[in-house]
Amino acid sequence: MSVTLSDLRPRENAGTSVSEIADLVGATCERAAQVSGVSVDSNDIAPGDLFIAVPGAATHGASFARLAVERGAVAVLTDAAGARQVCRECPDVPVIVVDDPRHVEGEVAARVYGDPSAAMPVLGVTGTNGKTTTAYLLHAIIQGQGVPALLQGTGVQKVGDDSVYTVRTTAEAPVLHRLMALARERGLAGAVLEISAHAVSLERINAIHFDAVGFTNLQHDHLDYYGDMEHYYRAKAGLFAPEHARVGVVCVDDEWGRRLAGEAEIPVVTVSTAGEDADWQVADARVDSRTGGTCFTLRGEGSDWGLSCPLPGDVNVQNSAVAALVARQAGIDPDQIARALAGAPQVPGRMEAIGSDSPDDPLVIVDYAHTPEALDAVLETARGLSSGKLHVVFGTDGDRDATKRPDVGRAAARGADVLWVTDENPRTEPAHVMRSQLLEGICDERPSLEGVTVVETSRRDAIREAIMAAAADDTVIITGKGAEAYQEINYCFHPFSDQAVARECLEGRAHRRALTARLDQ
Ligand SMILES: CC(=O)N[C@H]1[C@@H](OP(=O)(O)OP(=O)(O)OC[C@H]2O[C@@H](n3ccc(=O)[nH]c3=O)[C@H](O)[C@@H]2O)O[C@H](CO)[C@@H](O)[C@@H]1O[C@H](C)C(=O)N[C@@H](C)C(=O)N[C@H](CCC(=O)O)C(=O)O
Ligand SMILES: Nc1ncnc2c1ncn2[C@@H]1O[C@H](COP(=O)(O)OP(=O)(O)OP(=O)(O)O)[C@@H](O)[C@H]1O
Repeated sequence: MSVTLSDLRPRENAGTSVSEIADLVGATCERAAQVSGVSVDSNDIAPGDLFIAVPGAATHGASFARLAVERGAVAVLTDAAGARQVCRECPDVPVIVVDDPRHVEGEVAARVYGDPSAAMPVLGVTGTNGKTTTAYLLHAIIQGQGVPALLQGTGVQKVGDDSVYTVRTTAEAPVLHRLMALARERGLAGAVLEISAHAVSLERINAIHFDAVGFTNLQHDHLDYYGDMEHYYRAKAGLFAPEHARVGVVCVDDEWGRRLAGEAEIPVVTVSTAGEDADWQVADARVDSRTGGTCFTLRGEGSDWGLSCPLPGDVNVQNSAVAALVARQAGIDPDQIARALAGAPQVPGRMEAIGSDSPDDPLVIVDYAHTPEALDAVLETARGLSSGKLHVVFGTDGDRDATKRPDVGRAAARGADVLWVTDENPRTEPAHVMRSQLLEGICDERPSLEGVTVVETSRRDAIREAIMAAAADDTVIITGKGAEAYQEINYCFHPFSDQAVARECLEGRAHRRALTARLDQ
């Protein structure tokens, strides 16, 4: 039976009373009720929950209070405007009124679920790129003694054997506290959370006690939301504060990491993979000929720590180094860390090779690079993987930072020989406009547009054309969607998987070979 996010809640939760919650947030409430869960989404309410009605960018959550009550919500927490609507539509329901409901979400959820993050090791990671990969590595490490752990990140909420697909990188605070309560009930080893800048700005991580948090890098993204790099930086830096975390690890390879190391409000250790002044230096990084992954030494505290990780490329040296040090800062045994990193699993949709047994097929890789810097790095790694041409199939997301698009085009034109320009998640934007913004950057690097094909029909067609056209010694890298299970067009989520389409296309090549062989007989 498939599990949904709403199913992932503790079975037994004594919860707390409405009056206790009102006290906690400095409000009063005349009516009585016992609350056993919390949600900000009417679609996610279970009987006994408190519904927190938040004034959002699109709508006020209070518009959904009646639906929430029909699903079993026993009380509502909202602001004054929301309360007027709730009292009109649900006159019998206890209502707690505060100035800023989003601000108290975390604190209330922590109280209702019995402060689960205090009861287990909790590790977090932030940065523009590398969060998901580093979170998977930390998850492997924290599970190193054989006990499963909670992993929450882009595309996944994994609680032991249960796992559900999610769209957001970091869920709302009530979901995070609830998942940790479930993890505690199931006796899991701890939790690893991926933390987006939005999660800090929108207070999704409030009242979570992180034992250690890591920072990978800050690169061009999300400027639609933050306006400039300074505000984006400050959002990320907000995680390195005593109300969130005990200690931190900061990679100082870029200027933002170096600044964070000086400005963090918690004790941090620094690491560099690029020879910057740091507490820990990555030395002797090289390809592990046994696995195709990487080996390196972390040099610090007067000793050398030999590590390896099956994931290829320089970016994964950065991710592995941050993961190893976050775990070490949290008190995990260095030998356990080294063992777990060496056996870390493939991260879905991140430099994931799509297997083919035939020497006549190109190497096909699915990756999630969707920023200029990530594309630069990933194409450089892919370049070394085969002797032929490097093809890249890529697009850019709609309704997200448009300023990065020409740079994405430039990075693709710089790093690859053959470019197949297509769509990612157009959302509500016209796809042809986004393709022309990519082309603007491509033209800067390659005015002749040699080797550039714009595929207007569909992403599936672009992947098929690239894989069918590639020679056996070529590499085809499909970037931008990674392990996403859908393509979002005009508010509709169409099932779509780059990995599945790539497999189908490799089968298509096998059929073509079989047919040609038969015709040649
Ligand atoms: C800017 C932002 O993050 N907005 C998020 C925020 O929206 P909002 O507060 O404006 O909410 P709204 O849509 O106006 O709705 C108001 C309230 O009504 C509730 N509601 C709404 C509909 C309904 O049927 N029932 C219901 O109860 C909503 O849960 C919400 O509490 O709260 C919503 C509910 O949780 C989120 O879906 C929404 O994410 C939007 C869709 C989004 O695109 N977020 C992106 C930018 C984001 O968060 N990205 C980061 C970074 C990703 C990365 O690193 O690449 C992430 O962590 O995913
Ligand atoms: N440390 C890194 N530095 C730069 N690029 C990276 C790094 N790690 C991974 N990448 C590239 O970025 C892509 C996304 O990686 P990952 O999913 O780990 O990052 P993320 O921070 O979770 O991204 P998002 O916030 O968009 O979910 C990868 O597919 C790879 O191409």
